[in-house]
Amino acid sequence: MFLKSLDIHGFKSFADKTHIDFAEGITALLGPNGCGKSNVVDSIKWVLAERNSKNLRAEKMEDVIFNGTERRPALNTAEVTLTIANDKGLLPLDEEEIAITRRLYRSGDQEYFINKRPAGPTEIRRLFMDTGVGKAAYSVMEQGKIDQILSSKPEDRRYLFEEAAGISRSKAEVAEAERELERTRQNMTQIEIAMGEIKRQYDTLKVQSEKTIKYRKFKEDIYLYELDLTLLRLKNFVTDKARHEEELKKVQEKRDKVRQEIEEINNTISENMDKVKAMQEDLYNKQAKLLAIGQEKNGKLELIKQQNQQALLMKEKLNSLEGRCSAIQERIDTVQEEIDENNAILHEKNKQLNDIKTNIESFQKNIETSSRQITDNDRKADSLRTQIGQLEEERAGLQKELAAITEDIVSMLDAKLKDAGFSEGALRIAKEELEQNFAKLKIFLDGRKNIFSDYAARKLSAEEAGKTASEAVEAFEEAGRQMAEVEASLKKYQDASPAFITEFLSPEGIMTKKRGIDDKINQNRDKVDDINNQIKELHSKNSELTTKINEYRDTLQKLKLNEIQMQEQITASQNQINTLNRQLTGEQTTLRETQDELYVETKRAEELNEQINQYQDELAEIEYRGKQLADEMNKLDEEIAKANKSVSGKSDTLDKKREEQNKYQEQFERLSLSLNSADNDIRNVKQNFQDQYSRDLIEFEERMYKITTPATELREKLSEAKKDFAALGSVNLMAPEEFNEVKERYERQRTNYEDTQKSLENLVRVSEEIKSKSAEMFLETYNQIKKNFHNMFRRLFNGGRAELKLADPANILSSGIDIYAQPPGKKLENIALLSGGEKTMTAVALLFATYQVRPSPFCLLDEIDAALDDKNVSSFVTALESFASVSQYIVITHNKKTVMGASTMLGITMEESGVSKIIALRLDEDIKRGTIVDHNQDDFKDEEVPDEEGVVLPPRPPKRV
Ligand SMILES: Nc1ncnc2c1ncn2[C@@H]1O[C@H](COP(=O)(O)OP(=O)(O)OP(=O)(O)O)[C@@H](O)[C@H]1O
Repeated sequence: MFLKSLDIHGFKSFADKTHIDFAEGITALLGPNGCGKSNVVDSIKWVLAERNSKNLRAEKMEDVIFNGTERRPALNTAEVTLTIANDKGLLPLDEEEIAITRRLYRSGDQEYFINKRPAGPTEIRRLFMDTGVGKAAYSVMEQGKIDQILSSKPEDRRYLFEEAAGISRSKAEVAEAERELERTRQNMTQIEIAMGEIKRQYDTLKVQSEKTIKYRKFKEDIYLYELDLTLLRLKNFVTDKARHEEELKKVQEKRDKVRQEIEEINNTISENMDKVKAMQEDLYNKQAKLLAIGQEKNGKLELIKQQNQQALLMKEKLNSLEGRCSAIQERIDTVQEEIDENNAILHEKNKQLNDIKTNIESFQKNIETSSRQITDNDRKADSLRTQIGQLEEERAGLQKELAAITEDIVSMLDAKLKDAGFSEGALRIAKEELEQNFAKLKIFLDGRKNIFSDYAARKLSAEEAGKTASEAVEAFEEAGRQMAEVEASLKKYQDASPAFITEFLSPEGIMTKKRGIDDKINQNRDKVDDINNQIKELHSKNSELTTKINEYRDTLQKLKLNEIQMQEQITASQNQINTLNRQLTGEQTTLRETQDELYVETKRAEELNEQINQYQDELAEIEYRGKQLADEMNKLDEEIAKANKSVSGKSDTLDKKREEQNKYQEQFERLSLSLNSADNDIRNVKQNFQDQYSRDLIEFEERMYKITTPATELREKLSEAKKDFAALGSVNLMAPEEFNEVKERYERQRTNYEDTQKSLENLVRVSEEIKSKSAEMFLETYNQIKKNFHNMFRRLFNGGRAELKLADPANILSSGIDIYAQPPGKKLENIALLSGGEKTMTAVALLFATYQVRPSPFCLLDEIDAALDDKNVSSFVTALESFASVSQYIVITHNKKTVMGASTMLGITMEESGVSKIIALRLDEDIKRGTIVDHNQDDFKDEEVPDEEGVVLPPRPPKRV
């Protein structure tokens, strides 16, 4: 037993709470018309999540709620609970008993429960899929719907076989997979578009990035070469300084030693030399000052030299910046020109597009005008044809009249000829005789004329003249006689000719009338010919117009094509302009930046020049002071010389020592200057580097001692790098970073694309696997049902044969299923030609053939036996009984034999009008058995039915690795 019980409250005519217990085997649901039997079936369908109200015989879903009677008000809720035994685990739920509830409120809200747990309709439908109970399955066969199995389209019958094959769920899965596939395909298309866009950015930025990386590399190289060159210079200065310090120390020692010696000599020479000494000291002081001034001057000079070098570099830089500015400006001008050119082209194309549109309009108007002309011409031709019709009618009248007149003429002629005794032979003889007499007279007259002409030409004697005269008299007498003969034969001829011809030909005669009609007919024909010519002319005009229209259409099509192409060209031009504008903006930004840089550098150059001027002023002032001091020293020298002269006993040694001291002093000063200069150089090199790179050269002290490349080589490399750097032109400084970002995005999208592709392939594969499996399952089930159907048909009809055939065996998963049936003693017929009862029995055979393969756990059969005669009802009940042990049957019937086949009866009444009530009855087995018609079918033997031929199964996808 599958269905245990049903609780209905407020559903259709079940206003009161109603509980129905179902029994095993066959239950007959009985009751008078309209008592609510089918409502029980509806309630079961409804609780199993039927969503189409029409399938419940209701306009809208709320109509299933009890809507009241004369005595009872309507209810606001309908609720049905179906309790199912699941001890065999038919339903995929780990519960022995499953109660499914559906509740609907008038507001339209509804609820579902599975064992009191809220659930959704889809969950409920899925629960029953492939059990024979699911949507569109064969567990509910309703009143008058049984033979719809046969009358529905071959494709619509598949549901029976699919449900029996247990592939309804797979079908839903394939449909879902295909929807998912479509979604995935759309998703892939979107990713492809996005990837295309990113790839474009990727390519552009890749090129820019490579350029910028080169830019950075060159910049770094330049910096390192300049750093190394600076370090080499610094290293030289530092070495020089150390050397100078060493030498200075030695010279100082030597000088101090000599000075000591001089002092000693001086002390010994004279103390009077104090004055000289004082002067000498003064001179030394001055010399020291002069030395300091010299050093100061050298320092300044070196500074000026450095600054000048820097100014030179600065100038180079300014020149290069100016060069870059004008190069960018040139590019801007070129781009601007291109934009202007493109704008002009765009303008021109827009103009052309407008021209094309105008042409299209004018051609469309031409087509309309020509079409209108064709319609007018057709209308004219129609009216002319009507005229022809009228003329033809008229002519037919005339021809009738003519035929009547011709008839009259013939009969009249006949009568007159008879009256006149006309004989064609007599007329011919009379005519010949008349002609002969005329000829004879003519010959006679010609002969006499010749004779008398001869007489007239001769001179006749009187005798001859008398003879001639009497001959003449004879001749006239003879001529008179012959004339009389002619007259007689003329009369004869006239008598033989019919006199009524004249009457026929007279203006009021019948022939004149006939001619009149002939003329009218001819005129009528001429008119028709004329009109036909007019029609022909209209036709030829129309075909000319049609040719023209076709030409116009061709031109129009070409114009439309041109329009599209032009539109595309305009879009391309617009895009080109946009690209150029973007390029222009980029270049303008670079120009602005370069100009800013130029401005800053110019400012720095000006400051440098100011500084150089200031240093030069300071140098002039130092030189002035030096000169004054030198003058003072000359004076002192002179005074000392004077004093020395006055000092006696000045020894040569002292002079020599002094010379020696002077030599060392000079060396000392020179070295001091060099040392000073080296210091300055070191300071300047460091300061310049600090100014240029904002970094301290001290940081690179270690590097300084590791440089092995000679300066000349470094300079060459530096100039190469600068050249390469300048050749790069403008760069997008952020390109590498932007490129990395886009690259990352591109990679992400690619991974996304690959993942989507994998899931697409997976879906295709899943769908193919399901299809292949489903096809195999379907074919197996179909072949079984095919065999069962034939034998069940024979069983029910006591012979005959029935056949199932796949309409399209090459497409087994969509093929329709044709049904052929041949009741015994009849021809194999299309099922449409079967009688109502035969149809029902054939459908029942198919239904039971299906149950044999996959019995539905329960079946509701609502009056499917209505069209069957007694004998067929017996066969039906026998078949039903043979399935009663496998499935549970609830049969609504008015047929006693069917009722007697049931083991349980449920009565439905309407004690209170409009409200259904259940009464349970149980039949006595013996009474029941006694009424059943004999089941004498034991000797029945199944026949073999070959499997369907020519079936093509979808290939199985290769096994997954
Ligand atoms: N929402 C509703 N509220 C109250 N009564 C309803 C509602 N819907 C249908 N009915 C009633 O149910 C009855 C029809 O019931 P049903 O079709 O089940 O009868 P039946 O026993 O199958 O009859 P038959 O033997 O003629 O096929 C009708 O009287 C109809 O008025």
